[in-house]
Amino acid sequence: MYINGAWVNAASEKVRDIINPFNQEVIAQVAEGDAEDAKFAIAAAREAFDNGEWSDTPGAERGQKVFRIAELIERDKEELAELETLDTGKTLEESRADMEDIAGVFRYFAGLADKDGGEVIESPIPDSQSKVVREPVGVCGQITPWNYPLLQAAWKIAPALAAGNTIVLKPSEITPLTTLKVTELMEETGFPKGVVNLVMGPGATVGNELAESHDVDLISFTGGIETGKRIMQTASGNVKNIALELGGKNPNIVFADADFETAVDQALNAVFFHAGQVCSAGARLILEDSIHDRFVEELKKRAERIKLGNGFDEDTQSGPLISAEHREKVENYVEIGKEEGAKLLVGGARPENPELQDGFFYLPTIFTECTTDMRIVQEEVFGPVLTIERFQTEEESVKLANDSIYGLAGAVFTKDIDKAERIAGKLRMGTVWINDFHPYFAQAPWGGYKQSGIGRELGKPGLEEYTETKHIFRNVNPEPIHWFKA
Ligand SMILES: NC(=O)c1ccc[n+]([C@@H]2O[C@H](COP(=O)([O-])OP(=O)(O)OC[C@H]3O[C@@H](n4cnc5c(N)ncnc54)[C@H](O)[C@@H]3O)[C@@H](O)[C@H]2O)c1
Ligand SMILES: C[N+](C)(C)CC=O
Repeated sequence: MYINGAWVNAASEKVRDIINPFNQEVIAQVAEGDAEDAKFAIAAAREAFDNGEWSDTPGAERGQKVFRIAELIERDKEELAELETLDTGKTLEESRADMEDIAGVFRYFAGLADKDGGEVIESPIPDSQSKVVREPVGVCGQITPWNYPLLQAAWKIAPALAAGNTIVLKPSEITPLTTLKVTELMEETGFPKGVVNLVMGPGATVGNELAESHDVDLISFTGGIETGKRIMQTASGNVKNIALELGGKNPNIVFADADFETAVDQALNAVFFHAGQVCSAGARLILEDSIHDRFVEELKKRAERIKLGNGFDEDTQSGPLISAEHREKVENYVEIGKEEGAKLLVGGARPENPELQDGFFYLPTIFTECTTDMRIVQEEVFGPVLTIERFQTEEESVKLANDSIYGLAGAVFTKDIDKAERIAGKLRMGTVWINDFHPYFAQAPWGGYKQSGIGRELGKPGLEEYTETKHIFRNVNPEPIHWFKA
């Protein structure tokens, strides 16, 4: 772990084996911290913030450091991509794309670091001046999940450092390798001691301490809804700032007038990309009745052809699930779907291919005849499982899509752009794609409506999340007001 500018073991000397989900081989052993290690790191981050060395550094200089991290990621991108594939099982092509994105995120926030000089506002009080400035929040606890380990960390690290905060990072305990490597790159970049800290270990100890500590000013969390709720409660002790990026059950509405080939291809990618382990996966396909049968038949054919395998093999289209435990969760949901009366069209089992038996693989699975009252439609499975519902009218499509506790993302496919824009305006989601699925980039804010989260990452709001807003009022002609008699 990296605490106060030094590489250290866990205070308990405990270690954890990191497993390759493709074959269950141990690929690394890392320090396994607990609450005590988190406390050391928080204290270091607190001291580093309070001494002002980093937070008082001019924005332009902070931006240069953040930009340097991007350059080092570019330099080592192949090594990072390989580590990510080893750790998560995702294809190397996906990991390479992630690394390009990640470098872009650091470059984007580096560019924003010196762009906000505050704002002079009109004061209604005579002989006064008012300005509004943004300042760093302070010590930031940053907790990330296993599905996009470094990407989700980058969305937090880059804006936090650009804004002048100090950080304690806690990656998912099962996929820490790329965050570890980037911490080395941040050491190489050279930050004052205590500005960057990395503590590995379980959520229940390390994560809980970050959420609970009164020395942490902001907790930024990406992960599941139940963990998010717990963090909100734990963080209430010192009313710390909270940013939550939680799950989704994202609808994909396809109208009969959509380009058929594009819509089928995108529907497949929407849900089965990265074995469905994507917060914004298009796991709910909402199809116009008149194209339902033809669309479903085509989807089935293509889902059966998805090539599962080792993320390092060029012809692999999808890797394994992350763990045995997670595969069991997915299997359990498939059973629930069957019990609820959804019709299993394809998949619903582990693959029989002998080469895949050591990995946590699960076949791309599609249910038809689904209705919104089913758990398989409402709950986040986070695996390669698609549910299909039908609609007759535009109004019905919107009603079905919005019938969810989640509000992360959704899409609409149609050639009628007026209709698409109308629907985009009505969907209660943080991101709506028209005739596309999945694009996200550093310039556009990302986050959820409803129970998909609080706050936004990326874009200008992604930097603002890491700032406090201060109003400075100056009386330019001070004199007694004599409210109380002298
Ligand atoms: N909205 C987004 O942008 C986004 C992006 C990626 C993933 N996700 C969501 O992440 C989830 C999958 O990730 P996961 O299984 O790693 O989620 P998770 O909630 O199990 O774990 C996420 C992180 O929280 C930590 N944690 C667990 N218990 C904790 C506690 N009590 N206190 C503090 N920290 C704790 C874990 O150790 C891990 O680092 C899915 O629901 C997915 O939708 C959302
Ligand atoms: C936010 N995103 C899409 C990169 C990953 C979600 O799991």
